[in-house]
Amino acid sequence: MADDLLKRTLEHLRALVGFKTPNPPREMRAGEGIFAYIRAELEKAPGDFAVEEVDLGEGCVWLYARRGQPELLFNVHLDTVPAAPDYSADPWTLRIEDGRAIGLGACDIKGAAAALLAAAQLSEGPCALLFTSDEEAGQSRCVGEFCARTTHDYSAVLVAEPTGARAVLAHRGIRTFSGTFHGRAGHSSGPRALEESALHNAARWISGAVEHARQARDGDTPYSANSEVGGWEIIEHLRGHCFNVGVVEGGKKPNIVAPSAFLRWGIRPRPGDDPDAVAVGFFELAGDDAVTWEMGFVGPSLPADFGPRGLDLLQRASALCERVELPQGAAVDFWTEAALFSQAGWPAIVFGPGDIAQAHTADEFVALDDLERVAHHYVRLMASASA
Ligand SMILES: CC(=O)N[C@@H](CCCNC(N)=O)C(=O)O
Ligand SMILES: [Co+2]
Repeated sequence: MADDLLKRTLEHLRALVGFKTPNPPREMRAGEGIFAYIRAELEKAPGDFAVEEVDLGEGCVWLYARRGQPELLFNVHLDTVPAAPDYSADPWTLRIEDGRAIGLGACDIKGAAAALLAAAQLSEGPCALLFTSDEEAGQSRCVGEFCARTTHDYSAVLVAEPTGARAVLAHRGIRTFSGTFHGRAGHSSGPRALEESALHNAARWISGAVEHARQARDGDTPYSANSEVGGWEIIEHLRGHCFNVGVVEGGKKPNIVAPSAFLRWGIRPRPGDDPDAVAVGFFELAGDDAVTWEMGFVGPSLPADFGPRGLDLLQRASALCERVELPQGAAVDFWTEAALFSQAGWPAIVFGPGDIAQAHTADEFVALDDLERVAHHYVRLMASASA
């Protein structure tokens, strides 16, 4: 069965990677493509999976499958980032080389989805699986709506993301913004270009913001309040705001003063940081320059609350990991939808194969060792999940 599990996982991974599910553009629909594959494979699994597909439109689709009365809900997303341009071979054809499975989504997070499918087929115990389609971009409507609608209760939710086969119980939140700097068009021979170019203003803001972020990261920004309560030690190493400008657009020609400049940027507040205050700290660096800020995506941290409620969820998640013998890891900097389950009141654990450093890159891969280790844990959890 050991050999079978990895073999079966890789067969599913080959099929899942072959489905083009980039987000954007998020073109998935219920009943088709990757969802039809998953439904057909679950029909072959022992026991009777009750399967429900919900299509919220705009490529937001979930497939929810349940066998028996499980204690744990597994969640995994099926969308990937768009293929990076510098893949050395077809991104949608799985390659297995040097102990790695390589292909778009292999690490983030179709390797885990494949392992979950294989585990469901090679176990007979109670099992609940939620496959979603809008994690990589959009508003995470699938998980949000699922939490609002479901009548089933679980002791905890296990969200698959690349954690190197460690159970992660805490991570940062996320906020993205766009900013439009306003200037005045004109001939670049005039001296006012230095003050009135929207691009110059945006560049000044970026350089100030990078410096501000560097100071927050390298300076001492320890927790003040709740970390003294105990139980929060796993987040104490997180420093700074993970500021990043991902998009800069604007201007037409070297000799025209740019009338506007557009930026997209983000921050990742730690559990316990005040996200509004962190954001304002960046907004204010624009000084008197004219700029319009707009908020993009907002995700809470994990746990979603830094008070007694969050601590309770964290401790319940940790107790569960101990009971089911999942190795625990440190808090991470990336964001996952576990935060939304936490916000809805469930203890949430992030656990999956692969290293986040491989996610969103060209020739993305998951190590076969990791994949197999995690698949074994999934089988074990499905066998004992009602314990
Ligand atoms: C695991 C991972 O890559 N998570 C993404 C989550 C993106 C959030 N969604 C969004 N619409 O911006 C991250 O950047 O941490
Ligand atoms: Co991702």
